[in-house]
Formats: sequence, structure tokens, C-alpha cells
Amino acid sequence: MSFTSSLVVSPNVELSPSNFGFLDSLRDGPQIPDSFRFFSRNRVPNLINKRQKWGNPSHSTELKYPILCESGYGSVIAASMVANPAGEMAVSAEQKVYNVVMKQAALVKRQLRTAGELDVKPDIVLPGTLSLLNEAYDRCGEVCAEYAKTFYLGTMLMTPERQKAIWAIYVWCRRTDELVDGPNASHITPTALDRWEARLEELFQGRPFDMLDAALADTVTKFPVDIQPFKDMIEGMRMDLRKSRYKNFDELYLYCYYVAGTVGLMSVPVMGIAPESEASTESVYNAALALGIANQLTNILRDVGEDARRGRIYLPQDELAQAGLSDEDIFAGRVTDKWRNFMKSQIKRARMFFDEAEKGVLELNKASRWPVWASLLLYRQILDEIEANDYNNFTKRAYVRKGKKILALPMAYARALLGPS
Ligand SMILES: CC(C)=CCC/C(C)=C/CC/C(C)=C/CC/C(C)=C/[C@@H]1[C@@H](COP(=O)(O)OP(=O)(O)O)[C@]1(C)CC/C=C(\C)CC/C=C(\C)CCC=C(C)C
Ligand SMILES: [Mn+2]
Repeated sequence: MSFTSSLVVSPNVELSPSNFGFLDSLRDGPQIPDSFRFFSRNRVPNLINKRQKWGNPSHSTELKYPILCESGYGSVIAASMVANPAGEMAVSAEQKVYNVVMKQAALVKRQLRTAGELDVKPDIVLPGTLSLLNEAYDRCGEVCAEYAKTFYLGTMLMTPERQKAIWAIYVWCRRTDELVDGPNASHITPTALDRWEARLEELFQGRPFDMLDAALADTVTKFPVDIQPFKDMIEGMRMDLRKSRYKNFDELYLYCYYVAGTVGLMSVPVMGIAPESEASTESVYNAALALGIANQLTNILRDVGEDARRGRIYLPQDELAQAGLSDEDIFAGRVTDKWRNFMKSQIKRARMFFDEAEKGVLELNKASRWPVWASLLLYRQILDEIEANDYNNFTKRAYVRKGKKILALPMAYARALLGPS
């Protein structure tokens, strides 16, 4: 059975709207309860909450990271070559990420600006398959609405093609995240992640395993989306399995790229760049990357206590030491002046990434700017809430109240009216 002429469903997989049990295909440890199905209508409670991570520029106001815009590449790249203890030159996290950004930007440059608009390939329909594909996309929309309501509302202005594609990407990201962060996380091994990656490769070759994969398989035939950011997100999940400390911001930055910067790189080819934009494709990708990093840093700062209770500290160890703090201080969860000062510098860094991201939102297609602004404004407010909690992110979870969330939508809309200057 196939969904479109280019999609071939893996043999022995019965495709039906209710077949979302993709964990079965990853199983290599203890049995996963059959009753568990990803994205059943009643959201499976997230028993183990979120991942977390961060970094800090307290000693300097100089931005090393969010500066991959066109000018100054040379110096950034030079700064990115670092010697390891053996004296060999190693490629820094920033350089690795930069290579992916350039690759994705080049791909998009070739395909995205066709008379300023995206040239969406039409469906080639086989009898009976289009309705299944539509059902798959509808299900992606439902999942998205269930997990990220504000963002889902923000996608309402997008063209149906773009909207569906973003939902499909969202669902793949959410499923990937749930592997290590969801209720079945304890069953997930590196081998399971290898299988998830093999499945991703199949999907990109037009052989989706289930309906939700089929939606993404269709999306990647229509938009210039590269597989690398998807693979990198899986790599981020591997990192989460094997690591619970980050030596310095370089290590943390790479992790943030893997789990969140990648989302920006996946989304821009679908959202599109405004036809009137004069910004370079690379600079828009750089901003997208910055938004992912900013979100993830914020996520880490919000969840310090929660993560510590799982034995995880995403904060850069060297910056903690510089601030006179240790793991024990975090496990003890004491809000001291040392902690407040440390947090101030971490928040400052996260805001710098948000500022960098702002520049790029203006350059996006008009209809895509709204959800991005909404996400940026809402996530950034979490930092304000951490401050309002007097930096107690050990026992108080910073969150944006419903009223403020609702207000963010018209504010985001107003901002979205502003395009490239
Ligand atoms: C408009 C918009 C936000 C589009 C992105 C849609 C999309 C594909 C989102 C996928 C998000 C996802 C499920 C990622 C999996 C890994 C993960 C969970 C990352 C964390 C997200 C926060 O999720 P949440 O608070 O729900 O976390 P819990 O699991 O509940 O704890 C992250 C912190 C990062 C998500 C990263 C982004 C949303 C980056 C978005 C960047 C762009 C869309 C680029 C915009 C373009 C420019 C030029 C600025
Ligand atoms: Mn999660």
C-alpha cells in the first residue's frame, strides 16, 4: 500500500489511523505495555519531566555563539578550532553546528526562492491514498493542538501546505523527545535510538513505517528539508542517555543544538523566507538556530531542581566552579546570593540568544512570523518568571500564566505585521 506514488510503506505494517504504536518497532529490552500508544487521545502523562541545560557569559559581554552571520565567519571559525588535551586540533561545537547550517541554507537557496515563493510539489494521488494521507496530517494537527495549543493556533495563518508540514515535523520531534523523556523512557536504549534513526532514513526514502511517519515522508518530498537536523536531534537523545554533566558551555551548546537548534533548521525550509527579504539565507538560519538554543537554555534554567532530582545537571561545570558553586549546592537547592548572581548571568546569556533570533523572525514569510513570535515571546517570559521567583528554580516552577499566554497571541500578531525593513 502506498500513500502517494513516492511513498512505500514498510512491508508487514498495517496502516490504519489507529496504528501509532511505533515503539513496537524499537523494542529491544523489556516489553513495553501494549496499552501504551503514542499520542492516544488522552495525553500520556509526562512522568519524567523535561530535559534541561545551560551556560554563562558572566565574565564577558562578548557574544561567541550567536554570531554566525555572514560577516566575520573567518574569525568565528578560527575561534572554533580548539586544541584537545593531546594537543590535536578538534572542531568545536560551534563549528560543527555551523557546517550543518551552511548545508541546510545551501539546499534551501537552491529550492526555496523560486520567484520568491515556495514551489510546492503537487500530490500525485493513487486512488484511496490521499484520504489516508489527509488523515495522517489531521492526526498530526490534533497532536500538535494537544501538546502546544498556542503554537497550534499560531499556525492557523499559514497556508494549508505549510501548516500541515509544520505539524508533521512537530509530531516527529515530539515522538523523538518522548522516547527519552516520556513514560517509557526507561525502556529506551541506544539500540532503540539506532532503530528510530534507521526508520527516519527509510521515511526520507519514501518508506514510512506508520501514518505519522507518512505525513513527514510526504512533507520532505514537498519542502527542501535536509535529513541532518533530524539525525542530529536523535544524537541529542543519545547524548541525554549517556551524559548527565556538561563540562563547559561548548558542550552544552552542542547539546542545545541537537535537541532544539535542529528544530529551527527543520522549520525554516517550510516556513519560508519573505520574498522581499534581503537577508542572507545563512543569517536567517542562524537566527532560527539561535531561537532553538534560547528556548533550550530557558528550558534548562526553568528545570534546574527537577533535573537535579533526576541526578542531572545541565549547567556548565566550569561556570559553576567560577561562581563558587558545586553540584552539592544544586542538590541542596539553596537560593543564595552566589546562586542569584550565577543565575543572572545564565539568564543574560539566554536573552542574548533570543535577541539574535528576533532579527531573523522579521525575514520570514509573513504568515509564518506569527507562530514564531508567539513561541519566542512566551518562552522568553519564562526567564522573567524565574526572576520574579527570586531565582528559586529548585522548588518553584516558572511558568507563564494563562492570561499572559492569551495576551501573547495578539502581541505576536502585531509584531508579525512588521517584515523585513
Ligand atoms: C513556530 C514554531 C515554534 C515552530 C516549531 C515547531 C516544531 C517543529 C516544534 C518541535 C518542538 C519539539 C517537540 C522538540 C523536541 C525537543 C524538545 C522538547 C525541545 C524543547 C522545546 C520546548 O518544548 P516543551 O516546553 O514542550 O518541552 P517539554 O518537553 O514539555 O519540557 C524546546 C525547548 C525547543 C523547541 C525549539 C523551538 C521551538 C525552536 C523553534 C525555532 C524556529 C521555529 C525557527 C524560527 C525562525 C527564525 C528565523 C527565528
Ligand atoms: Mn519533553
